[in-house]
Amino acid sequence: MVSVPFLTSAPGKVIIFGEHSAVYHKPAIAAALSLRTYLLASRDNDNTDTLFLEFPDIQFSYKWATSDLPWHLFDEHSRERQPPADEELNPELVDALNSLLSKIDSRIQYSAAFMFLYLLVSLCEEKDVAGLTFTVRSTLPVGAGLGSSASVSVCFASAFCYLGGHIQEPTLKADDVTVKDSEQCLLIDAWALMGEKCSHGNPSGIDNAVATHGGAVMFQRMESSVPSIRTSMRNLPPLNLLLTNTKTPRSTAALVANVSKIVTEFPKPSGLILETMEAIAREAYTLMLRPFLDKQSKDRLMELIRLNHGLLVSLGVSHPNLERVKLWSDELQIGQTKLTGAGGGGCAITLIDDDAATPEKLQQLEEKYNQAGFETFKTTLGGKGVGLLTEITTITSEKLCRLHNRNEIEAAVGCSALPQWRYW
Ligand SMILES: Nc1ncnc2c1ncn2[C@@H]1O[C@H](COP(=O)(O)OP(=O)(O)OP(=O)(O)O)[C@@H](O)[C@H]1O
Ligand SMILES: C[C@@](O)(CCO)CC(=O)[O-]
Ligand SMILES: [Mg+2]
Repeated sequence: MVSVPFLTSAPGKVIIFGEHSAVYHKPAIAAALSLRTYLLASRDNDNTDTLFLEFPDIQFSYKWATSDLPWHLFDEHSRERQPPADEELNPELVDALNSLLSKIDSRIQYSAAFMFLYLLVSLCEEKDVAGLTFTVRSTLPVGAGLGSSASVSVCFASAFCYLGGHIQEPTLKADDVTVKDSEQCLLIDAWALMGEKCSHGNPSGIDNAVATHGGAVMFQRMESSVPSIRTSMRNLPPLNLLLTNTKTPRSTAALVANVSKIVTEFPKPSGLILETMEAIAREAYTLMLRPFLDKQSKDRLMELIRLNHGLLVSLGVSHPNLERVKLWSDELQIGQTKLTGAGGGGCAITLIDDDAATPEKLQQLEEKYNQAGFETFKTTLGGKGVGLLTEITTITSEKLCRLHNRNEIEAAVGCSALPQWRYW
């Protein structure tokens, strides 16, 4: 029996090339961020027949009577360790959860609660979770294109695989570099994809793959029931990337659905756009395999960033605020900018041209962004994947909920604050 409290954690991601084309089985390149989501499983009271959710980042606090959950759909023999080979959601479970979610009218809260319940009932028995409180905090901006949904899904999938006895405690420390993916990581990733399906409908799997395995990858979704291809990119060349959050709300599910309409209604032009996106991602991969980029290679990578963004604009997934980020960085000629993630708002990345971007120009740009209400932040690429912290004495749900910002969360539970984190 797993003891509580414990924390799981998973990183967000930045897609450098290939968002949206990844849904259509084209290769994409993404890297884990040092911004992360944390899930605390704890027993905060003697009440053993209720499940408590505390998701303060989305202003959501909820509870259900544990006995109201559809445990009857799975007896101890039918609860599969692996998700279904066709990677489709279980329709009976989806129907059974609808009634438990019917009072939640916020799209953001609904998709988080749906993802939570779907993975919990799929992976745990009532005895594993009765009376527990699950608290989520993240240093990632919610819904901004940095894989926040996937990091939450990986936190849930790892916690419930652990609570359900499907995986053991991990052993890798933050500085361990392992080449082979553990079976446990593969199981977490597979279930996190199911969680992403609850939130976004038709995920390629790149977001949950990076949130689970960490590092940087070239990822390619294959046809249903054929495992995706995930090629680790171990020695990324140093890239000076500026991350800008336009703070413009949008929904990945809606944006992916809109692209699907264009692909259906304009098959030939959209097909050529997706093929061009594939060629861009493959050329970028070749360039990024080198540990260092000479000026010519860096200039080529910049051009690929510019081309990829232009194609995303043609698919209708940019936004005036993303175009402002690009326009202002173009005017100062400090590098090349593209949207990252599903677009429609959220974040953009700028690959800084170190030869042209003087400190004065960067200062001028950040002032323009700040005046527009955009947030810029520096982050390192290629962070650790999913982790577990069991040696918890002072962290409670109430304390976690009281933390106000990224720095406080990192100071309280981040791996630099608590080196006892272990990784699968
Ligand atoms: N800190 C959080 N607490 C609770 N739920 C969260 C949190 N962060 C994200 N979510 C869930 O994930 C959803 C955002 O997912 P969405 O895919 O739209 O954005 P994203 O993952 O940040 O962007 P992208 O998929 O383009 O990388 C939210 O609506 C919410 O349901
Ligand atoms: C837009 C998309 O390509 C990336 C979202 O971060 C969707 C997906 O691949 O799941
Ligand atoms: Mg998402």
